[in-house]
Amino acid sequence: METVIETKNLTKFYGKNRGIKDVNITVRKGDIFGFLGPNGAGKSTTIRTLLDFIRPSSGRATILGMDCQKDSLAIRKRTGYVPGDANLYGHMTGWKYLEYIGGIRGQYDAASAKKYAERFEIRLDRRMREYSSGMRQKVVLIQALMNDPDLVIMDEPTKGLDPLVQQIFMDVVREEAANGKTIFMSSHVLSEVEKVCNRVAIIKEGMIVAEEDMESLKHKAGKVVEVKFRGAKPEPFTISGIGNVAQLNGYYRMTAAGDIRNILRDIASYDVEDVNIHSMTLDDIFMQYYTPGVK
Ligand SMILES: Nc1ncnc2c1ncn2[C@@H]1O[C@H](COP(=O)(O)OP(=O)(O)OP(=O)(O)O)[C@@H](O)[C@H]1O
Repeated sequence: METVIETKNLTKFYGKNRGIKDVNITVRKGDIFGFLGPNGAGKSTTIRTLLDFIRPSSGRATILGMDCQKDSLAIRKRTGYVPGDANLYGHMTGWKYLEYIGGIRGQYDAASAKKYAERFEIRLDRRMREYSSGMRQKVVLIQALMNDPDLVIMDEPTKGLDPLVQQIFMDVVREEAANGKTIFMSSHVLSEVEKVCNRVAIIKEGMIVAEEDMESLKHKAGKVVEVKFRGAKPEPFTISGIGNVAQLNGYYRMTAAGDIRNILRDIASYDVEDVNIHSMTLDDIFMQYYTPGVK
């Protein structure tokens, strides 16, 4: 499968401050790649380095086979970008702005802009200073998607969007990927990443702690088990692959890994009143990576 983004030990220090350290990720054509991490983890730094807005301290990156520094202009022609902190020109109407941005890129496709404006249900004839923040974010999404880019890089794309528009956004993203486009999006909204992305990387304190297909990440992560005992919690209490035990509303909540039959057998050997078992959501996995002392 064709590689669209590849980073090799990409590192950025802001003076002495860590931005990102030895980031290695590979995004393939057609991926909807979720780049997850909490505030300050290094998501924007990675994205800004990829697009050559800032220079890495060491390491390198390629997009569509081109060098992110040497070939940044050629890359930007084929890449749509949703910045985390877009600065729109408030005196322009939405249409004028899209035309302006298209012109800078040397190709304004009015029909394409119109198609996405209809899709996101926004009228663009008013000046943008009168737009709500959600409307502004729609304009930012439209400018990134229009003109048929091969790759769309988005920094927190759903910021400010209401749930209905988020749903439209996710539908659009799926359609784009089905048409062969590659999507790279940063987020800390796990539920959206879980619904739409086929592959994820998790960044923690500037370093990648996981990069995997969504399915295999969930599979490997095991189950969440919630157990309510008839009496006090038996001591010792242990089940197959147990981790992260916490108490919540009378239930003991834990993670369990390994063969499900072993997990069930172990649970059944205790005097339990109730049991819930479900696969870890991305939320659970994320918390596991981020809980101090775990992993
Ligand atoms: N211009 C800068 N000067 C100094 N340090 C910076 C600068 N920009 C970012 N950093 C630092 O780099 C680290 C990564 O920041 P970055 O903005 O990439 O994180 P992020 O994952 O995008 O966070 P958020 O979700 O809050 O946007 C943080 O510790 C931040 O303080």
